[in-house]
Amino acid sequence: MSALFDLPASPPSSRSARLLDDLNPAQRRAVEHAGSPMLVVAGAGSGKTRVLTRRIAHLLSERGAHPGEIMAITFTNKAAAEMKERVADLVGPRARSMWVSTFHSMCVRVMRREAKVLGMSSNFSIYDSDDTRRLITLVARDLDLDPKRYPARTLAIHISNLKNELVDAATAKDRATNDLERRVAEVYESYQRRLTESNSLDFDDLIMRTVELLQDHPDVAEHYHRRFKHVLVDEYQDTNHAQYTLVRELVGTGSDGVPPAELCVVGDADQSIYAFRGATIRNIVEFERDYPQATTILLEQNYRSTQTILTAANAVISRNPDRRDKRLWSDLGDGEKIVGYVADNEHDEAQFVANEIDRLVDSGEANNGEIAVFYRTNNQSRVFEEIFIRLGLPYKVVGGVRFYERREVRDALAYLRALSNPDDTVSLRRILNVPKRGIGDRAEACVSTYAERERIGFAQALRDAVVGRVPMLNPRSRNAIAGFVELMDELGVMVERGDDVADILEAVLERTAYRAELEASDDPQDHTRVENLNELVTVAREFTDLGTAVPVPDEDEGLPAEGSLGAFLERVSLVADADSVPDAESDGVVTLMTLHTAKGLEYPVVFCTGWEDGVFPHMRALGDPAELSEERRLAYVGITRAQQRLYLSRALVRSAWGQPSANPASRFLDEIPAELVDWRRVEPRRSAPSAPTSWGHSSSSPRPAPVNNQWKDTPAIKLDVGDRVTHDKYGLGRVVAVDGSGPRATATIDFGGSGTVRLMLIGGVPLVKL
Ligand SMILES: Nc1ncnc2c1ncn2[C@@H]1O[C@H](COP(=O)(O)OP(=O)(O)OP(=O)(O)O)[C@@H](O)[C@H]1O
Ligand SMILES: [Mg+2]
Repeated sequence: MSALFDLPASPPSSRSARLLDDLNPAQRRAVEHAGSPMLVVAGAGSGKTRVLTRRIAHLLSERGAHPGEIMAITFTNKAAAEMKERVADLVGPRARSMWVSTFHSMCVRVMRREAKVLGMSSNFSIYDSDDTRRLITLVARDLDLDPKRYPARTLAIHISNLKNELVDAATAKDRATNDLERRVAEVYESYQRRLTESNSLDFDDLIMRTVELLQDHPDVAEHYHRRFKHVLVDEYQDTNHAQYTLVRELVGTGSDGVPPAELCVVGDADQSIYAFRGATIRNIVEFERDYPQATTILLEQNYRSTQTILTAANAVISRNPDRRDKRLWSDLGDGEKIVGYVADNEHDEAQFVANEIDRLVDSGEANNGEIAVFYRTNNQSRVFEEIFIRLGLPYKVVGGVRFYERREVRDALAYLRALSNPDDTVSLRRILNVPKRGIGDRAEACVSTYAERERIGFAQALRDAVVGRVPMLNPRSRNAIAGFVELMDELGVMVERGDDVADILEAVLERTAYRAELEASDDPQDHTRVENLNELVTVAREFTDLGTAVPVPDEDEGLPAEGSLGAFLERVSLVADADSVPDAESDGVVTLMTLHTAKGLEYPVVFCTGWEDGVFPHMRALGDPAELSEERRLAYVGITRAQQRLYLSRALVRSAWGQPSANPASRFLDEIPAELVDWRRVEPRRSAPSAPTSWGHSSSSPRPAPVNNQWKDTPAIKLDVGDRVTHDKYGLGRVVAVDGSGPRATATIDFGGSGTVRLMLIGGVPLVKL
């Protein structure tokens, strides 16, 4: 097609030279290697991801591979999109038809095509952890399990672990040796049956069922073996057993007459941080045993970080037992020393970070988009947000309470899901009486009992209810159900017609009066809900516009059409925190995220905060060597994100569960050689806690008083509707109403997740106007 594919393979074309030029010899070998399975194992920032991208480009441009023959797996959807773009930059737009995705997206794709083989229909719903918990709650209730003894959450975790190990319900039952395991197996079995009846898959099923598909249907497996000649996996250290097996099944053994695909996996055992999701280092450590012909390539040069940063990272990770030592070096020079800071409390720590960002930006040493702030758990972001907002510092928090987890957004999506997949019981039951339409719990129970007894779906049972087949249902409920069925049928027409998702969504909000009800409410939180729903409509509108602009490649036959309702639901089901990481250039904001989310990324300036024993390493890990090793790997990931400047900070006192607690320094700090760190402020000596300090610059610029004390002497605060405030207990909020005056003045404030609270505006209220 393009001239590119006509280029002679030898002597090396200029394009080939370009693809290989800026690689070191080991990287080049990994890019050019052909045939046997290959493992590229190397420390952080050594170019593993770059090798993977280059290898794909090289396959396309030098080895005559067709984009359709390539499957690459990345850890996030965002990384997948970037990799595709990067390859397209290198070899042209044809690259866009490759399969580059996360394990989950890839499996959805396979399952949609092959649903019929498994007796499912291709419009299946994807259940996230919340849907899963709802369904498990229903199942456990049916089985008369005591929810205190067997909380749905616990059952869900156990079932998920079994699925990650590819253990099905029958096997779980056989293997069960104690009461809990027997109960779990019992719930698992019914849960699985209910999922099938609902034409739904949970997240773990996506992987497990794809493995089953390939193992039980050799013809299907052969199709994929013929199709994919190259399988590439990034972040291989974080694969779990199910994903590992999936890779093996995709690659094939050649027993069906199709040569196995060329496999290339890249990873770093020191960065394995998802053991709680079943990820196992074993997959990378024993690669050579799993694939006896394997070639292993080590990369030792780090291109990301200064030697100082790298030495610190190596010093920390070297404390982990049972690891293969690596020699990772950088020729970027020593660079700046690491900056350390001991804060009085978390507010002081955040203030230090903000001041330092200000200084870096003012002096032109960095811009906001080049700076990231990491912490161990999502709840630590709040203090940073408060101070950043007050200072007008542009930032974005990745993760936390997600848009798609909000109640109203989930309700609206449940309508769409029930319309797209009428068998989806969880969605259908969620919206049955939302907004209230007179179908109470009792009526719902009658319908569900009837459905169970007749072994029919909930949707069909609702129809039967309308014609009087469901016993014990009073006429009022029957009428209400008839109204609901009629409404869904009307909306269903739009879906059949292929109307735009945004129009269907608008119709849902309109005809159910969902939005009108919220608009009429005097609860200010309901107004925020309206805004969220409008935002969802915008998302849907953009999705449609984008979808219709992209032609559907013929290889994607059988998939939900781009821009369709099915495609939209798929997209929102698979979004993950890490997909919303801002882009340095286009967004230009400081990025706040957990250490887990930071994996694979890099920033010129990194603040690692909250390095306290009990915070990081996490409390849970303190007495558990395996967990402690995992936390240390997390520290290694955090440090190695930094390119030029690294800050490490901790607070002497931090509020946890509303109580201030004094935390000792993180043990990881002690593991970093002292000469690498310039401590701007250290722990004050007990004898003179309030004397001016002599450490670094903090003594010359008086530190701000902690937020806690700022309100002490304030007179009544004057607030107006729309003002943004921060409250010691409730966090950030927006004023939605102000009543009374003088000492009687009150404000009603929407604190988002903390709810809406009415507060007296007298002196002493721990409230600060931003
Ligand atoms: N040969 C090279 N020459 C110049 N820069 C390189 C080279 N190899 C990699 N880099 C750069 O080094 C940085 C780190 O590379 P990359 O992200 O691929 O490393 P990685 O091994 O995947 O890291 P991680 O373990 O954190 O995922 C990137 O900015 C990349 O562009
Ligand atoms: Mg990488």
